[in-house]
Amino acid sequence: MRTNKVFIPEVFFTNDCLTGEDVVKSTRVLGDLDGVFQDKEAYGKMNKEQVVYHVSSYLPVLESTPGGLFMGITTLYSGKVGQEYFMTKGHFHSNSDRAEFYWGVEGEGFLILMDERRNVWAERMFPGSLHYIPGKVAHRVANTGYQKLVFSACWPSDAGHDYATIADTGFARRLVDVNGVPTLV
Ligand SMILES: O=P(O)(O)OC[C@H]1O[C@H](O)[C@H](O)[C@@H](O)[C@@H]1O
Ligand SMILES: [Fe+2]
Repeated sequence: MRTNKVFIPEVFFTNDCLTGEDVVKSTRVLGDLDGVFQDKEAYGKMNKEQVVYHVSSYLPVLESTPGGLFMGITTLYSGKVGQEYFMTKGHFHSNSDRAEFYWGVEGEGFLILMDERRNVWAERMFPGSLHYIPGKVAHRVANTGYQKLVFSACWPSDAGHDYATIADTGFARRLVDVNGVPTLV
């Protein structure tokens, strides 16, 4: 008998049964997100140790296994750098045609998407919201609420993460607070 994996966030993060080699936990602090936010002055004044998000990934097969799936759960804290909401780094997939599901678990925010022609759009995330991210579409999540935003994801184990394209050219639009309203600019 094997112990079940349970993806309720609190269980996923704390249960000792989930510390096996196939569960990888990572944390991104503000210092890991240098160059991500537009307001360099506001970013410069903030504590670089501040946690922006945690990711727990369940990797039941080896990376690059054709046909395999990975699953992750991300907790993205509430905050802003200047007027821009805390967000994930964002990425394309290295195997660019690989798709992914995201779904909202807790809190509120937006999934920001950008295709290869740099068209940007956003989908509102909330508990139970489901998002199909087609291949060749970059994706990042912003927390626009006052509580933590928790979302989960399922992606092919041979998708890989391409962060370099976003690091070089960014997203064509940003989600910022304009008079209290999340707005793509
Ligand atoms: O990788 P980031 O762009 O920082 O996003 C954070 C994470 O969000 C989700 O959990 C994805 O499934 C992960 O693959 C990703 O690593
Ligand atoms: Fe992805």
